[in-house]
Amino acid sequence: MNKKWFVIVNPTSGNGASRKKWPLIFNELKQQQFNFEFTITTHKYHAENLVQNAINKGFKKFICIGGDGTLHAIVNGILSVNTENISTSLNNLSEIKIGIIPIGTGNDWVKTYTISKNYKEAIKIIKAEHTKKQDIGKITLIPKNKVFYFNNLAGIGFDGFVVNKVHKFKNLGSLAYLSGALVSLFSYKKPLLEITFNSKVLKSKTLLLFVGICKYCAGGMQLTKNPNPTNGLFDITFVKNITLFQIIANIPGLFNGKIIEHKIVKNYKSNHLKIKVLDNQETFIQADGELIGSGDFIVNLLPKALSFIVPK
Ligand SMILES: Nc1ncnc2c1ncn2[C@@H]1O[C@H](COP(=O)(O)OP(=O)(O)OP(=O)(O)O)[C@@H](O)[C@H]1O
Repeated sequence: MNKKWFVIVNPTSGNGASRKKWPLIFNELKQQQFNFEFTITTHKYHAENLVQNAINKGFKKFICIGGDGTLHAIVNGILSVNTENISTSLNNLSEIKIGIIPIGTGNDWVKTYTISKNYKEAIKIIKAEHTKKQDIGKITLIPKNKVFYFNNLAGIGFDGFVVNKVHKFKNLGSLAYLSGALVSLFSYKKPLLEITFNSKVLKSKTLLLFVGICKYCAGGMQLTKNPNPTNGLFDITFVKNITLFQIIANIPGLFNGKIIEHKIVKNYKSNHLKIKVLDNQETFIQADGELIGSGDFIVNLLPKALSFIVPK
């Protein structure tokens, strides 16, 4: 078994902040006595292959240096591994430990666990190796049967459309998502969706549907009611429509969670959903802030499927 850490650095995350901070982080890891190998990613989703190769070599401990997209790629890399080929010292993928040094734009997943954005503090947390097993979402795109996993939140509709636009606003940091949302409201056309869960069917023009595991998304917004990352249920938010005026009037509510109490927002809990697009509107599905596809899909919850290193 390999006791070393495998460190993955996305040099583009946080608008290039990872690239700048990496030499400092490298020194701090040495200072805090970490035994590690590292790779700097060279392209999108590179982290997935890196993780899989590392697991095949026997690595069981990973450090993610990047934002939510980098963590998403690592999660997808681990859960897509062919368990028949991996070393015998690993009985279950949830034995793998994932630590994160958050250097992204939104850094939304770490907010649920209050992992510090100060890299020295984040490294101390990783050093303590206190883990928490967390639920993971599994999205299967129909009809391609393509699978994606998410550890924070997935959404269809307006927010996928916004994610598509956000890269233009990344230099605005955490306000990037809000800026993207305001600009997108003018051009977004709502698809007619059939959303099935708990033997309930919602058939409606839909502005957005969130399927949440953790609490924050889109640069610190709280758009799910009371998600619990370990209770085996998604926290679902459904919004038929919202006007530009309502968004602007509720901007504080987007960040402090009060928006969820608004009458336009419906909240549900389930561990399985099926989403069908009934018209020809293009749909956008985002998972952890990454655009993953469009069209019909199902979402299943994998209870406590991965172990993350979090503060005690
Ligand atoms: N070398 C690379 N070149 C270009 N893109 C990369 C590279 N390595 C990783 N990526 C991709 O960069 C994207 C952005 O990374 P990430 O989400 O971690 O940072 P961010 O967008 O700044 O932060 P956040 O998601 O927290 O807002 C991800 O889709 C990731 O797969």
